[in-house]
Amino acid sequence: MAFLEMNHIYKSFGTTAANKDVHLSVEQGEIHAILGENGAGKSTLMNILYGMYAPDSGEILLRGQNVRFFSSGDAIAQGIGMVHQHFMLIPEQTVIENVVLGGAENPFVLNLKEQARRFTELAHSYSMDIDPWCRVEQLSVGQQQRLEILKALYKKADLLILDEPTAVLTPREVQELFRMMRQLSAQGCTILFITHKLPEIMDVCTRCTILRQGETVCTMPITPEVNRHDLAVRMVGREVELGLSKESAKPGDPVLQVEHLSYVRPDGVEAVRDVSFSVREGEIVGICGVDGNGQSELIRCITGLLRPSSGEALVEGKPCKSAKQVLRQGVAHIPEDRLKMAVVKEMSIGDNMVLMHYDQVPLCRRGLIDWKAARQRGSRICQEYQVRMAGLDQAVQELSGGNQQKMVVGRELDWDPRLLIAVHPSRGLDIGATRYIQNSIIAARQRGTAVLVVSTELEEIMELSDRILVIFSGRIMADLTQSQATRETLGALMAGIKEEGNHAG
Ligand SMILES: Nc1ncnc2c1ncn2[C@@H]1O[C@H](COP(=O)(O)OP(=O)(O)OP(=O)(O)O)[C@@H](O)[C@H]1O
Repeated sequence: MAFLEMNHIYKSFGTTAANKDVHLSVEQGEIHAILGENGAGKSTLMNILYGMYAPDSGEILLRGQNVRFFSSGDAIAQGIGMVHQHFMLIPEQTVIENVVLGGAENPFVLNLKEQARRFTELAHSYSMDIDPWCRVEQLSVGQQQRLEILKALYKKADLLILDEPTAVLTPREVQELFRMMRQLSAQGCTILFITHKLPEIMDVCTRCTILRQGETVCTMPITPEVNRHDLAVRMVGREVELGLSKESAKPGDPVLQVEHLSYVRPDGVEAVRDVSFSVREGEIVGICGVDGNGQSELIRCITGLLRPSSGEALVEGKPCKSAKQVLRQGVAHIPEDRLKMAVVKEMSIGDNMVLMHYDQVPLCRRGLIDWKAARQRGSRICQEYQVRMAGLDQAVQELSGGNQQKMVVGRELDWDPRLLIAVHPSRGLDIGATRYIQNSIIAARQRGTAVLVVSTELEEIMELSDRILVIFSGRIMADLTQSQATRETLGALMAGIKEEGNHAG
């Protein structure tokens, strides 16, 4: 008897069939991957299992019992926990307040001290040291993620759904998460793991189920013989091009110049320290570093969202004073948080496609938006970037995460910008879309765009960049050519270890 079975699951949203006769069978203690392209229906299936959506039809058998969930509370009561792509924690509250939220045994007599003691004991059993009284916003992204898992375990979950848990983690944090997952699995906890990163599946999963366009393709064991290409073909249903075509760079004049830029946060911490570098036309410069080492503040200073404490950033000789002025100078920005910074999620895809350039020719004539032209452009970009949607009038929040990202990347690249600032450009994208977007960035560079890429993915930085800057504790630790950058060198520099021969920028 399987630990979990989902049979004949159907779920539609209007005319979009997100799940069509899906089957899933999982054994106890397994780490089981759910694979599929962007929009294949993975999150929908998991949201059904977690009681957030009711299926149109189909059955769920858990520990051999037929179960029906009307809310996530019902699923939690049956031992199911879910860690979403976007954390569900309240940053201003303490760790323990977040842990007990909505799950207090007796809401009238809440003994937080006792709960904090029990929570600390649980955390220690997974070799985690989290202060239950510290505010969640003070935790690193990796710690917040493991807190989400601990929160589910505290509520006695023995089936965990992890929806793209590694998308925002550094390589080291990924290894810590995997260690925790293996320990949980050895203790009999069953884990459903959604990821687009195929090497991770090889590393930590025992079996996988592949979905394609809402349907189950197969369930198969992950053995050393299985390769990335095999999995990709099964996901997409045809041959996929996994290569990058990149000619050598022919850099021209500098487009972006950052000169002795420092930024001190309101809490007094110097987040960016005397940073200087330039990006020339026709060149891709990559910034790699562990999240939280000043990249966010640096990019905000360049895009005019923050004012540097000293020094400056110049685009074609002009200081980056405001976001609007930077935009007018032909700077495109794929920001780190697409939902907060790139789109208005309640608005339609068509409306989001005109954001940033709604007041410029050819979208705007005599002060009015030419909606016909705007819609034609929106449709063309969505088609080119294969955004899976019901139509331009669909709200952005109804798109799958990867399709939201494709839409933003397409919108920003379509203007042939002078400077493209791309932060985690392939975050949440499937393997085919990742390659498509990386090739589009390279094509923009061939047309003369200066590109600044920020990523925590070493592979992406190493493949895309002509030059690589490593940032640590707000400083540029090294400025390397593509051929100088090895995983080991970058890894050491990202941890603040400087070897002989690395040149500070
Ligand atoms: N609330 C919703 N309203 C309308 N359509 C939706 C909704 N949620 C999902 N969909 C649609 O259902 C399809 C499957 O989406 P889902 O989020 O399950 O895909 P996914 O495999 O998780 O994708 P990704 O890898 O990009 O996260 C998509 O076409 C999406 O637009």
